[in-house]
Amino acid sequence: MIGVHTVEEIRAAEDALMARLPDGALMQRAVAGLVTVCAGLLDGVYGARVVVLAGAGNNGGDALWAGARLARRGAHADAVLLNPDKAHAEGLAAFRAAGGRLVDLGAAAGALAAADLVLDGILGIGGRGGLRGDAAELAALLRAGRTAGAVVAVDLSSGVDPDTGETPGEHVVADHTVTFGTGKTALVVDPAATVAGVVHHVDIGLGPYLPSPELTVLDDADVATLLPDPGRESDKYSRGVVGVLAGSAQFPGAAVLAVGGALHGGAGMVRYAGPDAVAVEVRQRWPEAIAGPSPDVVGRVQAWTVGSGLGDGREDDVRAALGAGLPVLVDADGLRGLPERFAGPALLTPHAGELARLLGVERAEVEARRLHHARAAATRWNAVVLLKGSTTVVAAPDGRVRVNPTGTSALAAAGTGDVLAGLAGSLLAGGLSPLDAGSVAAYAHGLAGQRAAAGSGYPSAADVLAALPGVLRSLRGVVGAGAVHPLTAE
Ligand SMILES: NC(=O)C1=CN([C@@H]2O[C@H](COP(=O)(O)OP(=O)(O)OC[C@H]3O[C@@H](n4cnc5c(N)ncnc54)[C@H](O)[C@@H]3O)[C@@H](O)[C@H]2O)[C@@H](O)CC1
Ligand SMILES: [K+]
Repeated sequence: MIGVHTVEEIRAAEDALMARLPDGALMQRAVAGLVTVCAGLLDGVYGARVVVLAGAGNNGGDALWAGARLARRGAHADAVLLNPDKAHAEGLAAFRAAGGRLVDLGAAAGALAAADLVLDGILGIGGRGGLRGDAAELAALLRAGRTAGAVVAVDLSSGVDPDTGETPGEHVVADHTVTFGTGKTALVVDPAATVAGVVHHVDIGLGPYLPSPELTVLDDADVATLLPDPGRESDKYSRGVVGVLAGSAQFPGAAVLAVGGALHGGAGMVRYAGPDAVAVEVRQRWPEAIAGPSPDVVGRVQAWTVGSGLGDGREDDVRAALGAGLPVLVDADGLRGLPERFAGPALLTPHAGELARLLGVERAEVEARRLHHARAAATRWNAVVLLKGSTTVVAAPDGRVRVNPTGTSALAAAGTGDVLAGLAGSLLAGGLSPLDAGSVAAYAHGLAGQRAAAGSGYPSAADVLAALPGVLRSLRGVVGAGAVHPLTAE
């Protein structure tokens, strides 16, 4: 599991740790990790052209120290100082002593064009509000591909907002980020996460001084632990029965996919509630599913999945399922029938457009502030909100958030959301909390998308569904914390 901390928490931990260490020791730990990654990216440090972009703070200090160490190993190091009067004094002195040269802004474009590696040390966790002036121009040059070299962000891409993952203005687009001490929201939540590139974590010893994180990123071992484990004594009822209220004459496939997702999620039985014509299609594909016309008559379940492809005119059925006093997952058309607030366990799975409509804001506003809006909806409806998209965010009303690391653009295909809804509903029926069910389902669904894409390039929802059993089997085989799973090692 990767924990993500706020700037305030990081600063408090740094202060506590620095009080026990000689001056500058913490920065040197960070720099050592940074230089190791940079050296690994270069095809030999000797003779490589390195350009350091250094702002006025400690982030610039890190970059200048790293430039100094690379220069000592034979690199040609140039530095562009954004605020020469306030540049980090020790870092700058070390850089010059190592033979590094200062380049003025007028010559920066030429230096960047020739660089093998660019170190972005303009702003770190002290940055707020996007880049301005000269820094903005340099970032725009990098974004326009004006360097062939790798762009390595120090701690995070300059100009992104550390604690929200928002990009309020001009910012650096990095190929790699070397981050210190712990994760930051900007490294995992879009739109900022997209411009972090590959993230490398450097341990600087903050761990004992950091609180338990509110925002986490699960890994294979976490998911393996959370997946329901049907014991020897289990029967189809004790494994959980999930009801699926989905699909319509217009969208019968949604029912087939949601029931398929539910069948793979470990529930002992799936009861499908819907019109006969759709039920026939469901049972043709999944003979093991039980079907009935409505939630009231289909039989007892332990959780409901409601809404995928439901269309209009099923308001009474939605009310019946949501009013049954059971854990519920609400997707797609079901989201139009939400109660004022949920009293019991609930998991909502909107995409950005659906969340925008729920909250009465523009879709672009949700895309720009994904974490903020997922959290706002979680509080508003007292439900866990799984906001689908480039980085799926699962936000609980108690403030906890899980960000899914397995997402892939391969999942941007019709019907994949129906599979996810069925799978997560099945996990709810198996006894998982909405936060666990949502984050585990998103994780496995993402891996299934990756696997399906490896097979067909542009997988359909049916391909993703077909990949799920193998993914879940592999995940269940992961034993013990920290185990490396073959799927993520691929
Ligand atoms: N505190 C420590 O012990 C350590 C800090 N480290 C580095 O220090 C960084 C934090 O350093 P700082 O606190 O000095 O802050 P930064 O270097 O991130 O920012 C410097 C200053 O820039 C100004 N600023 C904010 N937004 C701006 C904007 N949009 N445009 C222009 N200027 C803006 C602020 O006054 C801010 O304090 C971390 O990201 C990390 O790279 C690491 O060396 C590890 C150890
Ligand atoms: K930076």
